[in-house]
Amino acid sequence: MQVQVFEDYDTLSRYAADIFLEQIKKKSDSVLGLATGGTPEGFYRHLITSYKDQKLDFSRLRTFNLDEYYPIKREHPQSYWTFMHDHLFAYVNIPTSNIHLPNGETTNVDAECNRYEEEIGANGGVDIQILGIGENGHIGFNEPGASFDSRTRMVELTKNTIQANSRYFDSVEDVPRHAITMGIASIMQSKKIVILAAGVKKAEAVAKAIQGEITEAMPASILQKHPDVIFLLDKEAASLLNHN
Ligand SMILES: N[C@@H]1[C@@H](O)[C@H](O)[C@@H](COP(=O)(O)O)O[C@@H]1O
Repeated sequence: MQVQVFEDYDTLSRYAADIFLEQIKKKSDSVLGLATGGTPEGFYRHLITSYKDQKLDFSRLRTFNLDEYYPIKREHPQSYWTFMHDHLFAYVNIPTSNIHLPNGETTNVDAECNRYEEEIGANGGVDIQILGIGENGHIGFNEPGASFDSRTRMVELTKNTIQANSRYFDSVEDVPRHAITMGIASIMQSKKIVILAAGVKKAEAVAKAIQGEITEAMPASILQKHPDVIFLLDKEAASLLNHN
């Protein structure tokens, strides 16, 4: 596992985008695993800049997002589908048919989850995955206690996550109580993982994920077992790491 600490959020975001650029240079039809949340916004801005500077071509790339609220309409302002369009897809030349997110409108959740897993497999698996981390150590929407063997499925959000994500909604009551998320085992199958964390609110989860016990109580701790993972942190998120 590699860990890199950056002076500021923008440098961290640019570094993450550069890792993706390298991957795409090697394989122009890479399968990108994408994430939502405030943390990757800077990363997406840098990808858009690289596209505008003609350093990046999205026409052959395929993307799979980690998760989507459930139930939620695709066009809902806080759906992850809307987030991805507003922060990336609307600005680059990715064909709509190459974009994949779990369907938050499905009436058959199990079939949707199976379909999503199968589609990732049919595309050859994720080459490179961007991840954020929840304040409680969740990855995707795999909350503490989620099985390390879990695959794409519907999950219930914890109070902590509903509270943390309520900043994007009019009120805490408006936050969906469920989500469809790639499982921990699905995430671990990605060939390369780049995980971002910024701000002091993430410091405890980051320290436990990197230096703590590998336990289902701290979902991100499983990343210690991944053969190719890099943590990109700002100073605040790194502030509780033990340097001995
Ligand atoms: N499902 C997402 C996660 O993928 C994300 O990592 C987390 C942290 O978000 P933020 O980066 O806004 O702190 O929030 C959500 O719950």
